[in-house]
Amino acid sequence: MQTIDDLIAGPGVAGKRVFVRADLNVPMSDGLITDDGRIRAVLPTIVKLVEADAKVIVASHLGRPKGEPDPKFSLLQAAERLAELLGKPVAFAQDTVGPAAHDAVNGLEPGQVAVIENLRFNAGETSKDDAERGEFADQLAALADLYVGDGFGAVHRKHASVYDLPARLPHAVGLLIGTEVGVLKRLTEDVERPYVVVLGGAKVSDKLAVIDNLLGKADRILVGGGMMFTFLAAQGHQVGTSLLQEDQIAVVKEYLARAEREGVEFVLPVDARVSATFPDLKTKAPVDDVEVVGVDAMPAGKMGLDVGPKTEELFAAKLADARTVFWNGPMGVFEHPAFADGTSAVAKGLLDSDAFTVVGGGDSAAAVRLLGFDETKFGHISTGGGASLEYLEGKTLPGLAALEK
Ligand SMILES: Nc1ncnc2c1ncn2[C@@H]1O[C@H](COP(=O)(O)OP(=O)(O)OP(=O)(O)O)[C@@H](O)[C@H]1O
Ligand SMILES: O=C(O)[C@H](O)COP(=O)(O)O
Repeated sequence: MQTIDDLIAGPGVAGKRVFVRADLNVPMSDGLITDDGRIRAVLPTIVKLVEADAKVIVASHLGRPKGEPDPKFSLLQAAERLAELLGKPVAFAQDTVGPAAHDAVNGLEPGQVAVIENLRFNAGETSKDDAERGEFADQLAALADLYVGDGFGAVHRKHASVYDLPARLPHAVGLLIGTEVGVLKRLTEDVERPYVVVLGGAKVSDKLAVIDNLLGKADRILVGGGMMFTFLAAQGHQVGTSLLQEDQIAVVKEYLARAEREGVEFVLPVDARVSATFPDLKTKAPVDDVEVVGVDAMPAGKMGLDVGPKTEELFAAKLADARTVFWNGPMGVFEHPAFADGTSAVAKGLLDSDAFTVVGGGDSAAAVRLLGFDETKFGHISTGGGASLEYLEGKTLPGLAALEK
């Protein structure tokens, strides 16, 4: 892959419009950024381009808007945070490829930075139709002379700005993707065993799919978070009103059977913290009906929002002898203190082991920091959850393939 240094030495970036596809999909609460890790992660690339006198256009998605503008998912806050971190003004365009974006880009002097509005405010960004995506990529290409791919968290998405745009402009890989791939590669090559994978989080259908491949690679798979309920349902348990991917129960049963045949250990929670309602993450108001129940006694009207204390002990024991751990997805709704213990227990388990530890995912990385853990104590904190999982599966990721061409 061509690097930024190659771009600087080759076509040169000074005075050129360089489109940086970042992943600024930061966790937000009440309109405020709760963790800016993903913005900090892409800073080295932006600073390098600024210092080389490029006109830098930063683009990203935020959340999952429905292909049209939705103020809830504006990148304005992220642009403001980027300006603070850079210590210099950042222009913000209120559209993505319209007149505001063109004005913002035309107004850039060498060494200046603009952020354009959420790429997913345009249906073409995520379209499954090649022509529709291509049309949007053409509009994006009109804004820039060169392309730098550095949104590691989104490289597994075949989206216009990730996959189609680099085919239209001279392109290079950014510093963040370079680092991420370097570390993750280590987990696909000479991995030290036992190799334990911990999975949780809320993007259940996305992440269930990766288990198929992980079964051939990991020695032990620990499952918590929103994902655990599909497993518990597959074992015949009632899961009340918990997050459940009903259409995947049969698939999960097959995973469990295959794991047994192939000697891969699945470790499922034995207890859970439940409540009748989802907690208020804005006010963090205390939840007065939290109960710890065995997984065979989940009450019908309650939802599981964290693993329970016995599971915390079990998971800690299963992490203790690991030599390599990859963890994606919080064990519970860690954003509320009543449901953060499971996630803290796994973070502590990783730190107490002698394993090489990789934590992947926007929310998982944020959880580690927000719960007060020192991120420098982990082997690597990846900005990509789904992206790192798919990389570890050995899949060709559209965003990396496009940069290789
Ligand atoms: N039992 C649960 N029920 C509902 N939501 C849950 C549960 N456990 C965890 N979550 C939620 O999962 C979310 C994070 O999941 P997600 O799959 O997005 O992980 P991630 O680390 O961000 O990975 P990615 O980078 O792929 O998005 C958190 O906001 C957390 O509140
Ligand atoms: O949070 C993530 O994993 C990335 O930003 C990708 O977001 P997506 O899952 O909405 O495509």
